[in-house]
Amino acid sequence: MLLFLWRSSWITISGVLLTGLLSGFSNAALIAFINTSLAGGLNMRDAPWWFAGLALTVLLSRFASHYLLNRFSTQLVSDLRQHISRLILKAPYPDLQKIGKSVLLGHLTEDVGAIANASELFPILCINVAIVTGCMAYLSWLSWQLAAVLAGVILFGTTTFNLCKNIPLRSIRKARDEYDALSKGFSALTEGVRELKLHHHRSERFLAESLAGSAEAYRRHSFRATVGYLCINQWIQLLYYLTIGAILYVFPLWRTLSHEIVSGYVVVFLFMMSPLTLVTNSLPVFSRAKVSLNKVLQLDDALAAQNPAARSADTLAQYDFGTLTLSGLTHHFHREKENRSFMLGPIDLTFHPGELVFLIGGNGSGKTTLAMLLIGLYHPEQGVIRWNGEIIDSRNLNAYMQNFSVIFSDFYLFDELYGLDIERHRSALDDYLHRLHLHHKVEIVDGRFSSVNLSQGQRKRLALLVAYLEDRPFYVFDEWAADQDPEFKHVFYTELLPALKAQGKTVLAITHDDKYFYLADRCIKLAEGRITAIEYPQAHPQQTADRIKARTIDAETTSI
Ligand SMILES: Nc1ncnc2c1ncn2[C@@H]1O[C@H](COP(=O)(O)OP(=O)(O)OP(=O)(O)O)[C@@H](O)[C@H]1O
Repeated sequence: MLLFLWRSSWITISGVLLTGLLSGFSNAALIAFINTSLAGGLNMRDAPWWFAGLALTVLLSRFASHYLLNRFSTQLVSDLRQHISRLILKAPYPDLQKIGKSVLLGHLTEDVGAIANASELFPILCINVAIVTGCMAYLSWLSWQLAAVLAGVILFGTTTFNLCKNIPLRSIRKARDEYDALSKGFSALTEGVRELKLHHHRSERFLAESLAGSAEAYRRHSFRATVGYLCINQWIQLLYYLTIGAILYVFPLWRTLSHEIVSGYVVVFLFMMSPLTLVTNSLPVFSRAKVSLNKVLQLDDALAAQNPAARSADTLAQYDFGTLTLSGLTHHFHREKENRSFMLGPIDLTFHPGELVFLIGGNGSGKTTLAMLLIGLYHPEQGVIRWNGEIIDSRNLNAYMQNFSVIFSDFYLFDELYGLDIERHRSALDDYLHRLHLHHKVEIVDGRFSSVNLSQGQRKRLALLVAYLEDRPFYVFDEWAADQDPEFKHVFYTELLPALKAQGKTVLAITHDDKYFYLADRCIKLAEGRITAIEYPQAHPQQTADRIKARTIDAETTSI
């Protein structure tokens, strides 16, 4: 942890250490000075000036140290949050799916929080370590024999601490692992709150078996860790008292000590009590931060190692869209629990500008998986994608993905129109709001929608508006019309999609609306991951619609 802080900004840390040490030593010097004054060993004419000078040095150096370290720690936490967010954005989507939303949120909240706590404590730790070191130096100067005893005690204390510290650290690690399960439970709770509210028995079982289980395990491990550190703390305090007792009552039996030395030791020891307690109390915070930091570094390694696209220059020849070819694409999912696999492909398809293509097929036939492969979010296991003849691989994947405007079936609608020049699009925006029948519901104010608290169908229309503004050559809609009323569904298929086509856009629409299949240039039918039929409805509109409908009904009857 300390190494990490050092590497993050060694210049600031050096400044902090210097001011911290100055603060600690001047503090120790002030105590030594007070002790000598009490013993009457000072010139009382100069003493007030020395006292004022030392006190001022303590205050100023402490302020400088706190100021520098707080600036550093807040910057560090902000950088870390941004770093993890960037890492998530750059990581391959399947890896993120594997890790899961709740675990990623755990990194952004629990881990960053633990590291933030430790870095906030770091200035206090520095100053107090410096105070303790300064006091030790003063004690050694008072009597080298006692200093030797003290060094022995410190060595013994450090050795026993090193032997014991792994016990609570193990509990902290277990608690952190348990936090991922707890976070998953929180996600289920917030996302499934409606379902839970409507089913008392289910919500009770969910709380008892899922949330309470992980919450209890988290509490148990955290408590064990706290008790472990409490014991270590008490052990250090015990050694401390034993040392004071030995100096007061045992050492004089062996060697006579002057009153000044004994009183100096006692005053300094009592003064050191609070800094030492602060240092030992900060141990659990630093251990938690260490565990969290390892988690973040593991995430870093896991995502960065498989992310060649993030490291490469990522460019694609800037020609107008000509062809998109999928050759022999395959992708498979393995369902461990069922010990079954789903295999998509091999898929061979070519798309051209201004084509309206419908992707049809039963549930689970692989339509979304094919769309995800096409837009580059999933990576094919075999086969190649060519954009204008150029093979897409990790070097140009990111640039390739910028050609698509997609509305997923479980889309997310940002309330801000990030990355779009609103003023340039102002008149188009008003026009689209009218065409999407949203002008009486939503306005665009300061680059954001005035409201996104709309019905699901209306939110999807807003997503369509954003897609229009993106003005990309290739549009993919995953069951966009599923939430629309019949009237607007009609508008979508008969007006909006043809309008995109007329602009030269290629549209791939995943749909179950067989009533509108006749409008497509091509209908690609998938079943169990394979293309089973390709129809060209525009050639014979009515016959094709009847044929596709009959086949769909056949397929549904067979599957029933
Ligand atoms: N992330 C995943 N992990 C494991 N299996 C998956 C995953 N996503 C999809 N599958 C499996 O892949 C198969 C195809 O899913 P896909 O979502 O592509 O079907 P679909 O045709 O779009 O279905 P629908 O019409 O219901 O949306 C399904 O059997 C599904 O169980």
